[in-house]
Amino acid sequence: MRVAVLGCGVVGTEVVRLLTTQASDLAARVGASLELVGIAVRDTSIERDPVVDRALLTEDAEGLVERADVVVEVMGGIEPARTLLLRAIEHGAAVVTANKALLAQDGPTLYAAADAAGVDLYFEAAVAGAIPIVRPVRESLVGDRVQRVLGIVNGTTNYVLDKMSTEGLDLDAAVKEAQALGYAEADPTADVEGYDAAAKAAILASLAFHTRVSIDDVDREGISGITADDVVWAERTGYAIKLLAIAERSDQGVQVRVHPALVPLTHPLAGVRGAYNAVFVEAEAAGELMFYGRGAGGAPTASAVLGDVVSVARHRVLGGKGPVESSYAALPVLPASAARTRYQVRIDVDDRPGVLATVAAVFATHGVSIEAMRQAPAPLGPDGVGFARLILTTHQASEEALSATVAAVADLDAVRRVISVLRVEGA
Ligand SMILES: NC(=O)C1=CN([C@@H]2O[C@H](COP(=O)(O)OP(=O)(O)OC[C@H]3O[C@@H](n4cnc5c(N)ncnc54)[C@H](O)[C@@H]3O)[C@@H](O)[C@H]2O)C=CC1
Ligand SMILES: N[C@@H](CC=O)C(=O)O
Ligand code: NA
Repeated sequence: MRVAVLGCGVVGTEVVRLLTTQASDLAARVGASLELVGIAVRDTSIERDPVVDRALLTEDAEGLVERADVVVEVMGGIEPARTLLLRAIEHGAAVVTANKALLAQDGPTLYAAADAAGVDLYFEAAVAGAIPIVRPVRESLVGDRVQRVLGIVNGTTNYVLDKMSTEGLDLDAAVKEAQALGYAEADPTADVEGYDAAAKAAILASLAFHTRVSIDDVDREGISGITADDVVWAERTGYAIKLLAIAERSDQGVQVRVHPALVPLTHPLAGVRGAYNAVFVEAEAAGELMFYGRGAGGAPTASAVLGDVVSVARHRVLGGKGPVESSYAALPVLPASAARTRYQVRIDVDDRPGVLATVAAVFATHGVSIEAMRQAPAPLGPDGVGFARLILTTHQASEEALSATVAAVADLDAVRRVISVLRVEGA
């Protein structure tokens, strides 16, 4: 079985390592040997890990995909990855990719091409790294009705938030560490601004609900607005800040969103540290399932890639192929603004009688019910006058009602500033 690897960076190098060092075990599991016939790179002359046989390096990716039975794409980006995968499929190769950006933007083109050519298209590594989640959702739960998928699906941002919390690092310093550890995307903006999580959420929602959700359908907010102060105050009030991906199905359609949220410290998601990911899936018959493990990094991601390589290679040996895209449900995508969540609003107000009642009245006027209110002592303001910090947690409210409330609160004379507004999930 001829295997070609496109890209030899963080993940590609580890894929090559497993293909090389586990060759005999892999052959026994597949029922045929996996021969690495080439590794496409941009520059064959640069220094690489010794596990990479220089004789296999080529800058001719197009030529390489035409002489492989299994093409592994770990170069990332939209082009030339898309064209190369389509070319591989046209030539009858099975493809394995870790490229969530491409799948979330143009997955249906690839699925259709693979279906027409009768070849496998596998992508376990594209969502939550090493964690088996694509296959459980696509295959194990295909007999059930999935209602909700919720979790942490980006290792970089989870690592960054964890470092902000445990070591007081600022966001930029923590992102640099995540890059050095091989967790971040080539452009870490994709992680920090939630695009990577949105791509994964789109893929999971499509699989879970048998419909098509693209990255453009996902309501997305990243963590660039989260400050060290937010992290400290979250903990003081019993929460951790996590970047969550949430996909929900209702009678009206599907709704998919990615945003930072406060998660109670007692919730299992709050204990997900470093670059680990965790995904909860709620299905009608199965109930709640939790998937947990390393969501980023070269070796963990290579594990998922190799799992797919063995599967598609086995299909070639035994005949047949794996599942194709299932989008028959064709559900409408609803705006995430329709979601009702709890919120925590942190504001600084003048510390004088009646202010609390005035603020509470604004919430009441907008139909937003306050669940809990806490007042924390705050230092003197710049004008030397004392002020108080109010932390208000609401019952479930619509985004529209909450935004109107916050705008009206900010307009009150007694309100110095609205410091932060964060959703509360998992409580
Ligand atoms: N690093 C991680 O933890 C994870 C990465 N992924 C995905 O795996 C893929 C690869 O990620 P990394 O290895 O981290 O990135 P990387 O940037 O370390 O490696 C990509 C490699 O592909 C090469 N490349 C890019 N365009 C090329 C072209 N046209 N021809 C030949 N080589 C080309 C680059 O020079 C680079 O060496 C991406 O799609 C990423 O989203 C998925 C899960 C986890
Ligand atoms: N950049 C991604 C890598 C895995 O998908 C992340 O940090 O999760
Ligand atoms: Na995975």
